[in-house]
Amino acid sequence: MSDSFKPTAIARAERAGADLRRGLPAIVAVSGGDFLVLAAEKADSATLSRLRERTGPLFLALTPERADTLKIRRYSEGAVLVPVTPETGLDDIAAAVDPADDLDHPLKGPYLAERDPGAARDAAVAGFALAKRMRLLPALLLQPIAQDDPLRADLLSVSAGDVAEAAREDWEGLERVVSARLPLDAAENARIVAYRPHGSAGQEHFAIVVGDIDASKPVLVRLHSECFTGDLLGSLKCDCGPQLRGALARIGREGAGIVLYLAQEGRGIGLLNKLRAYHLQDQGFDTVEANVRLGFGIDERHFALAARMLRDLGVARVRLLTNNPGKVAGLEAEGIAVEGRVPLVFTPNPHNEDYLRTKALKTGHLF
Ligand SMILES: Nc1nc2c(ncn2[C@@H]2O[C@H](COP(=O)(O)OP(=O)(O)OP(=O)(O)O)[C@@H](O)[C@H]2O)c(=O)[nH]1
Ligand SMILES: [Zn+2]
Repeated sequence: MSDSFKPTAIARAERAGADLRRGLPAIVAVSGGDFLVLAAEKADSATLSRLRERTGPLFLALTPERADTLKIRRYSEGAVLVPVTPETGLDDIAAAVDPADDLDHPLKGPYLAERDPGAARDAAVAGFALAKRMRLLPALLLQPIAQDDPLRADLLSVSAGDVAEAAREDWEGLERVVSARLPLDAAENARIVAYRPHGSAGQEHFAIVVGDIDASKPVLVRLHSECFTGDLLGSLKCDCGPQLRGALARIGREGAGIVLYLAQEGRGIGLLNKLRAYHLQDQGFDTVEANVRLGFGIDERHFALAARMLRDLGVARVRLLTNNPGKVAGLEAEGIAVEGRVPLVFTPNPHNEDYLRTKALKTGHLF
C-alpha cells in the first residue's frame, strides 16, 4: 500500500459497484468520454426524471444476449444501446431489462438501437462487468457527463481498466487465510482451507482436503460450484446435491483428494439471478435459454481461481470428477494437467430430467 489511503483502482471499482447496487449512478470513464451509469433494474421514477432533466442523450444499454431475445438489431459488439425517448416510461425500461413478465405481454418495442454508439458502447461493456460482479442484471441507463458537471462531486468514477483489475484480483489475489480440521461423514481425516482475495472485496472460496495428498500422482479433484438450493435444501431441480456428496464419498473411499467449493452460485450469476432463471424455467424456458433471456452468458464462471487454489495446495495434475468437458478444458487452459475424467452420474428424477437433457444437448455434458 502506498503512503496514503487514497483508493486504489480496485477500491474505486468496488465502491462504484456498491453505489450501483444501491440504485445510485457511478461515472464510467473511457477514452471517448465519461458516462453516468446506473443499474437499470434499480431505476425509479425520481431517478428517471432527474436523468431526463439533464442535457445529453439517455440510453438503455443491453447485452447482446438480451438484445437478441428482444429482437433488437445488433449494430455494435458487446453492447446494444437503445435511446430512451420522452415517451419511454419506467414500465418500458423494466420490461426491456427484466424478462420475468416477457410472456405476459407481447414484446414491447420495436426497440431501435443506436447505429454508431461510439464511446457509449465501451462504457456499457465496462458497466456490464461491474453490474455482473455485483450480481445485478447487466442492463444500464447511460448518459454522457461533461468534465465540468457539478454532479461529479457526489459520484465515484471508474475506468474500464479499474473494473478489469478488480475482477483479476478476485482470483490472482486469492490467498490462503486459515485451515482447520473438519471430520466428515465421508472422510474423518479431512481439512477445510479458506481462501480470500487479498486486495479486493471478492468472494471467499474453500478447499476440502481429504487425507494426505500425493502430488507426484494426479490427484482426484472435484470443482464444485456452490448451489444453495441443491447442496443445502436438497432441491430436485438439479444434480448438485448428489454430485457434492457423491464426490466426497468417492474421495473418502479412495482415501485422498480435494473438493474445491467455489462461490460461483448459478454458474457465476449469483443466487438471486439463478432464482430469476428458475422463474423463467417455470414458464417453460430451459436453463440455457433462461440465462440468455436475463442477459447473461450461458456460463459466467472462470477457472483461474480453481487453478490458483490447486497450485497453492501443491497440485498440478488432476483426475477431475465431472461430466462437463468445459471444466476440463477450462482448467487445462489455466495450466493444470487434467489426466483423467471421472464421471459423476446419478439417476435423474422427474424434476431434473429436462435440466440434465438440456446439459447433454446444449452444453456438451457427458452422461
Ligand atoms: N444459472 C443457472 N445456474 C444453475 C441452474 N441449475 C444449476 N445451476 C448452477 O450450476 C452450478 C452447477 O455447476 P456444477 O455442479 O459445477 O456443474 P456442471 O458445470 O454442470 O459440471 P459437473 O457437475 O462438473 O458435471 C451451480 O452453481 C448451480 O447453482 C440453472 O438453471 N441456471
Ligand atoms: Zn444445483
